[in-house]
Amino acid sequence: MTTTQYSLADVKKHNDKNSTWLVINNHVYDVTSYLLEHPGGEEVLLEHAGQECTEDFEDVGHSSDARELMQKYRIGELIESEHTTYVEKKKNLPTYNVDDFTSQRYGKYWLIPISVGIVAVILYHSYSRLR
Ligand code: HEM
Repeated sequence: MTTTQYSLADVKKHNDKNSTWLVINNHVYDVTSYLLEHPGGEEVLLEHAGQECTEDFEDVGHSSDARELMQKYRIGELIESEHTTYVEKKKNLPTYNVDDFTSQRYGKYWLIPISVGIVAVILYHSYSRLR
C-alpha cells in the first residue's frame, strides 16, 4: 500500500475551517470534520491549521484514545526530506538527593543543643561563683 506524500507547502494551503490539515509526527491529518468534536475545541485546531504541530500536540499529553482516534483522520505522510524528529521535552520533575533532603530538613538544628549546653555551663559557673 502506498501512502500519499505531501509537502509542508501542500499542507499550508489547508489552513482554515473549510479544509483543516495538520502535521503530527510526520503524518498528515485532515481534521476538518473533527473540528466541532474535538474536546480541546476547534479554536486550537484552527490555530495550528496548515502547520506542523507535533510539539503542541504532545505538550497537551493526548491520551492513547486520542492517538487511536486520530488514525481516522490520517490522509498521508510528509515527504521524507521534510521529516522532523520530535524529542520529548524533559519534564521538570523535582529530583531529590537524600543528603540534600536531610540537610534541608535538619539544617543547622545541631546548633540548638550545643547552644543550650554552652548557656547551661555559663549559668552554672556564674551561679557557683555567687555562692
Ligand atoms: C488529529 C488530531 C487530534 C485529535 C484526534 C485530538 C483528540 C483529542 C482528544 C480525544 C482530546 C480529549 C483528551 C484526550 O483524550 O487526550 C483532546 C484534548 C485536547 N486537545 Fe486534541 N486532538 C488532536 C489535535 C490537537 C492539536 C493539534 C492540539 C493543539 C495543541 C490539540 C489540543 C488539545 C487540547 C488543548 C485539549 C484539551 C486538553 C484538556 O482539556 O486537558 N489537539 N484532543
